[in-house]
Amino acid sequence: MAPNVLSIAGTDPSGGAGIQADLKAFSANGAYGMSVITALVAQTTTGVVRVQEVAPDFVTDQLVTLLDDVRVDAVKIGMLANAEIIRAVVEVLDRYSPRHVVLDPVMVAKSGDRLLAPEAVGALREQLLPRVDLITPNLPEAADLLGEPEITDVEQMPAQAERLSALGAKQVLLKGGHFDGGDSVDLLHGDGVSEFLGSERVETTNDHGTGCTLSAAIAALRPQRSGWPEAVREAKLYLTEALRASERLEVGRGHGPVHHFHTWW
Ligand SMILES: Nc1ncnc2c1ncn2[C@@H]1O[C@H](COP(=O)(O)OP(=O)(O)O)[C@@H](O)[C@H]1O
Ligand SMILES: Cc1ncc(COP(=O)(O)OP(=O)(O)O)c(N)n1
Repeated sequence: MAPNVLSIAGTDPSGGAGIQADLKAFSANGAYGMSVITALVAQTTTGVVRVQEVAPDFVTDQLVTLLDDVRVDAVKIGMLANAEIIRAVVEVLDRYSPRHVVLDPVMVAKSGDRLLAPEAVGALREQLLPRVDLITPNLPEAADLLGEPEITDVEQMPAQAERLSALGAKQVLLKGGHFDGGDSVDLLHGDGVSEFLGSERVETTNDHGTGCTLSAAIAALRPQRSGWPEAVREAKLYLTEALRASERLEVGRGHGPVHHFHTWW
């Protein structure tokens, strides 16, 4: 049976990030996708123009209505916008205890625009992070969560992932896409074990939504695989393939979307 996978996130009308990207990645990875929207974001490949946050009690209503009806096999959490929405999501996680929860701690878009209020970072760290199974911070997000400077070298990744574990994260996928260098190296850290996951760095300007696509693919794959390492390794392969396939796209004037083409014929 195909897993039912839920994305709790904001929107991207250009289809590269947020809910739209998550639903595509769910489908491409054999899952049935569902979504609860936390914020409407007027954004494209060139940046964010405006954010309309959804009322926290309406986020709760969307979640409760869905969870009362549908079996949810995995959850991916992305943009949460503010501390009140974080609290609403935490309450629902406590009430329904869904399996396989992945948190992409989205804070700032590639364009530099904020997607999480700065004062909400504490709520993300203290209330949400200990309740999820895997967090997938990029380098600036890891630094913000820990209140420390951004690391600059791959060799610093295991120690930083260990510090994130100490905050209560069961599994940490520290993403190294922001490093310079020939490879794009991430580190999976959990159960006392660290594993580097490297891939060729794809030369492309179609790299909008890499983080969303990766975390969504992991959530889709986890119920279909025996553990986090298997799901994460495969999702990383999928993302690299999607980055390569994106050369076929001509979407917008800025950072175009990551996309993998799937056709039924
Ligand atoms: N040009 C690239 N080629 C291959 N992989 C990439 C490239 N850019 C990013 N990645 C990978 O995409 C994922 C997300 O990257 P990162 O940029 O670190 O996070 P975010 O999109 O959240 O800022 C990571 O697995 C990273 O290694
Ligand atoms: C609604 C929404 N959520 C998340 C992001 C950030 O997505 P990410 O995958 O980190 O991609 P970039 O913004 O780094 O390209 C977003 N932009 N919008």
